[in-house]
Amino acid sequence: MSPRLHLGVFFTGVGPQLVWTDPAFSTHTHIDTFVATAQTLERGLFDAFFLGEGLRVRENRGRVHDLDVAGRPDAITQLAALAAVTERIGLVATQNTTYNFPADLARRLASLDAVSGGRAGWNIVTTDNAWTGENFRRGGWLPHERRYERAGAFVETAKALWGGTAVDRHDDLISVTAPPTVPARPVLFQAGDSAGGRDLAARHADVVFSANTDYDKAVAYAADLRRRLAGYGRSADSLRILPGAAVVLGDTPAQAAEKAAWIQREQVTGPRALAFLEQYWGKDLSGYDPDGPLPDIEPAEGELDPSRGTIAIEHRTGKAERIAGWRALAAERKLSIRDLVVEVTPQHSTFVGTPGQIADEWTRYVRDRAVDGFNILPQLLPGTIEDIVDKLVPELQDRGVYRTAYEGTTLRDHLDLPA
Ligand SMILES: Cc1cc2nc3c(=O)[nH]c(=O)nc-3n(C[C@H](O)[C@H](O)[C@H](O)COP(=O)(O)O)c2cc1C
Repeated sequence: MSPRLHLGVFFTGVGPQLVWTDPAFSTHTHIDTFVATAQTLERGLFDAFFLGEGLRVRENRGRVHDLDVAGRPDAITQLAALAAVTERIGLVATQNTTYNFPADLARRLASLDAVSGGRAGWNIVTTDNAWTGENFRRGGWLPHERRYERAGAFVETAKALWGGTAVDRHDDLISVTAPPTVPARPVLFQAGDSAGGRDLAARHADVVFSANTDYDKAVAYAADLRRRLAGYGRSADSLRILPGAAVVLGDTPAQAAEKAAWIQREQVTGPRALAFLEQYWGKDLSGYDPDGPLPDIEPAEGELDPSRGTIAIEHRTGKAERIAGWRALAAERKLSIRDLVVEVTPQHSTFVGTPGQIADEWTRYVRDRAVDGFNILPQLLPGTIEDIVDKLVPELQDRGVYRTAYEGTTLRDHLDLPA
């Protein structure tokens, strides 16, 4: 049997990849958009609809970040609503193990599994920052390595409770005395790319939501993960790998490239461009016009001042040289602040082309077993999903790598995981 591509959509509700500035894409936090998106995905025979989790709106220098004004509605609540208006698609909630509590979260996930008829998934994350913890009584209380230790103990506790075993466990990471909860077996996803994250996936996950999307990185990641799986006595086939993928389709390659460039420009709003530069300058730049020239003041001494979740910073040292280079580039090409940020920040669109081109590329990935599918990160809603379902899915079906009907009813069935 030829390998099969599995598809999910990772819908953040808000976030750096979504375009919201154009009125055509301004309803993406509305429940109607969630319902329409999930139903379209089901028409496209997708495995899963994912929601991200952000428990605190991001800020930059004390100001709420441009893309996070609306915050994110609670994922499990939204997915429970979607369970009522869909029949087959898997419903996956990202929920962190650092600030939640195992007995409570296990019960909420089990409830989602019950109301959806076995379609629930849990995307296990540890959350990569301490400032989220400022929202919680316990605060940002765990360093990276200990977060993964707690995650392991947390998942073991949840699994025991779902399986009908009472848990009485007390140590410095988890303290719980709980009778079994609603019986369930939600599909376990894991997202987090460090060694600790990969080990957690190898021990417990059914699916990894990977950040390794480029072909070479995907091949290396799959090999690494399979080695770790073997270390835990699991077969290579017991885990699905789905990296994130931003897709821009066009009728011609040129049209797709033009659309991708337009999306990137829309993603870099004026406040976002300023927030990006503020991390380098280490100073308040809010008085500068994003469509005007680069700041004429000198940056603060010292290295970078990363903000809370604006455009990611790839290099944490060498800021003086970088700023000098940007000034030279902006002067030479007469770039505004926003032009420059568009120019020097990475593209979010990882697959840009015609449906046929992308179907060929994905077929190669899946035949080489570099991935088991992709988690699509929509940039335009509505729009991206309809295009994928109507234009890309048929190309994948023609190549024999995508289902033509749902064969089962649960998320576990869709992912070809053991019952
Ligand atoms: C593809 C991907 C998606 C993620 N989505 C979320 C999310 O929605 N919410 C969240 O709190 N963390 C998310 N994370 C981050 C996790 O919190 C993760 O634990 C964090 O990256 C730190 O772990 P690491 O050092 O192993 O990468 C995501 C990570 C990856 C790789």
